[in-house]
Amino acid sequence: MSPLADRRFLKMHGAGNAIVVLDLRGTDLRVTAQEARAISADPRSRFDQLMVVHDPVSPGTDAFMRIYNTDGSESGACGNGTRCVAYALHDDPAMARPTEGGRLTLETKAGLVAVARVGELAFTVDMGQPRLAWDEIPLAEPFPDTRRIELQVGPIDDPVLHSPAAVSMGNPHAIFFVERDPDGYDLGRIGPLLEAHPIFPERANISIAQVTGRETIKLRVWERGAGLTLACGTAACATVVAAARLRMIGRAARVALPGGELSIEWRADDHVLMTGPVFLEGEGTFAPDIFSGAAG
Ligand SMILES: N[C@H](CCC[C@H](N)C(=O)O)C(=O)O
Repeated sequence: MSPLADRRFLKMHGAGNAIVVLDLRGTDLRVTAQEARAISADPRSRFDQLMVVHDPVSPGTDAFMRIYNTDGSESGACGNGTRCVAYALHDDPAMARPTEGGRLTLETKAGLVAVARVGELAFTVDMGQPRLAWDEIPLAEPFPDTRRIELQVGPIDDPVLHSPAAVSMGNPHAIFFVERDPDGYDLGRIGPLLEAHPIFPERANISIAQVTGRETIKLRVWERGAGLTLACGTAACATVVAAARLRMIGRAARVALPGGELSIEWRADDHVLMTGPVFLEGEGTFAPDIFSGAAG
């Protein structure tokens, strides 16, 4: 029997990105990939990402977060999920703890993120600095300029998509910039082909972006380990950084995703700030039988 049976969880979303928050502080439990898959397979706790809150590790931090995708794989970053965890640590009766001036410092395997509340249901996350070198994304080959890498979809003489930008926000992203509406591309077919392309040794999140104005971008995302989602915070951050590097915009933009809008700023100190909404759908406890096929 899984030790997660009967444990409480929060069902939330950030701009439509489906998030489950689980508090394992005060325990030495660690969610396995199989348990994560079992949780997402149950309609009551289905998620794009599972955000597991553990006791803090580094001094000066409030908690350590492990981030699981639908397929059970772990990620070093999740922008929308981080806002949901911040909401829980501020407002959930069972999870809330006093914070230093309302700010939270959260740690993941990719580093530290800082969260400030900017509204009852809105938070700004300092997602840290983008990683731009080929071996930080990572890519399998040494591309000196990751603003455009050699990758294309479709016939060599008439590709459907080509020359994406590559950026890591603590997780790998490839962003194809297009002139037409991103909805005109079959990302549900293209995404899985590229997610597992050998150029991405850790797979990648695949985005199609249309710069619609000096400060506006339309974005569609196929997420690594989760598929098509209504929003992806780190993809929005990666896309603004990539567009700024290509001089397509300044250093800030409002990013329109199917589930909502995220405001991104790549600050002069190289930190990327993401502001967006959170929504609490409800709570529940994991039914013991959902783990029957997953090793505890
Ligand atoms: N699928 C991503 C993690 C979640 C990112 C996204 N949901 C966000 O809000 O940043 C990955 O494996 O890198």
